[in-house]
Amino acid sequence: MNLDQLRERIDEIDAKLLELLNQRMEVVHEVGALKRTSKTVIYRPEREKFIIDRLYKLNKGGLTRAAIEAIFLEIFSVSRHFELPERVAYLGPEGSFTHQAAESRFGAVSEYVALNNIKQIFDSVETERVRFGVVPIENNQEGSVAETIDQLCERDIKIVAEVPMSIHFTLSGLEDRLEKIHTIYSKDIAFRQCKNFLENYFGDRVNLVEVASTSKAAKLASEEEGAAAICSHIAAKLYNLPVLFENIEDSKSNRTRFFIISKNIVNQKSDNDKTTILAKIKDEPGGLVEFLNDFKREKINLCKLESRPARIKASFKYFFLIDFEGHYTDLNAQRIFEKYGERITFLGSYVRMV
Ligand SMILES: C=C(O[C@@H]1C=C(C(=O)O)C=C[C@H]1O)C(=O)O
Repeated sequence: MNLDQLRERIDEIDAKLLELLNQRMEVVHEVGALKRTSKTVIYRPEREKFIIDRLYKLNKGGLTRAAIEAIFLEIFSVSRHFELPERVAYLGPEGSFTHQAAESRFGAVSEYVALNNIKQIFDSVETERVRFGVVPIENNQEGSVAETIDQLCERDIKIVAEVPMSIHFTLSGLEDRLEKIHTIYSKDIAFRQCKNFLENYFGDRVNLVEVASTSKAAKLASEEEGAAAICSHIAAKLYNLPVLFENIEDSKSNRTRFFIISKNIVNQKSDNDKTTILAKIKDEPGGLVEFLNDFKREKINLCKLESRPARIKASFKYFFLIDFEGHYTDLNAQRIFEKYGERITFLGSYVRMV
């Protein structure tokens, strides 16, 4: 087949895909109507995961799991938008990694609100100005984000999903030759994470200029000759900045875990869940040991245990933020909830991604 014939073939397939996608949207529309009458939630991450797992098993062609996921996550977000337009707040500015995490779940069609700090995201979710919020919870190199944990302790908010994301940096700029670059903009932690690259390619012949965010860096580099930015892909795209080098970070295993939060949404059980709780454990000898032993007895695997100051008057008391395997409706989890009553605050059960 020549190029024209091949393109004709693609056009035919696209017409069929479009027809099928429209058919799918009609069914989604009916699901939306059912959900409205039964007053249930639109976003069902466990159903979305089930669909992707199923398609991956069915797949006989060359599409990888990541490709199937990318295509279908976009279809789901268009579907959800069709059922009910969603507003999503994320930790800005535009082009941040949290923006990238938000887009990976809510696609290109949702309405996004970039906010300046984590507290503002919790405020707008709690007051229902937005349906969902996206916040970082931990980085595998730098540890937990204390502000997110503190907000989870204080608010009436549920965790709907976790989103792990590899953090990659690019060197992006308008210059086509490295010798012409004399200034590199970025955020302090991004410079620290790309030290080897900078030493190998630039030595000490460039000015490294720290700015508030990597997307600000991309913006500045897009306005200046001889400048470049260390920034994410999404920030480079936002400012039409050509990517010169990809994956320039020193550690290839740099990952951040984000939470999608919402008010009062509780997911149904899937075949692979995780639950997050906040525990106020008795301040007495053996209090923590007894608590942990209960998990052992119930054969519940803990994934994370982190203490945070409870910030009650001048005392040194602590909350524990705990992630464990399983859904809150599991009988063994229920026995723990019953035993500890108000000492445990349930923050959410969601499909396990990490
Ligand atoms: C259509 C539904 O609603 C949403 C959209 C989905 C889809 O497009 O397949 C899947 C789960 C939900 O997030 C559903 O619950 O089945």
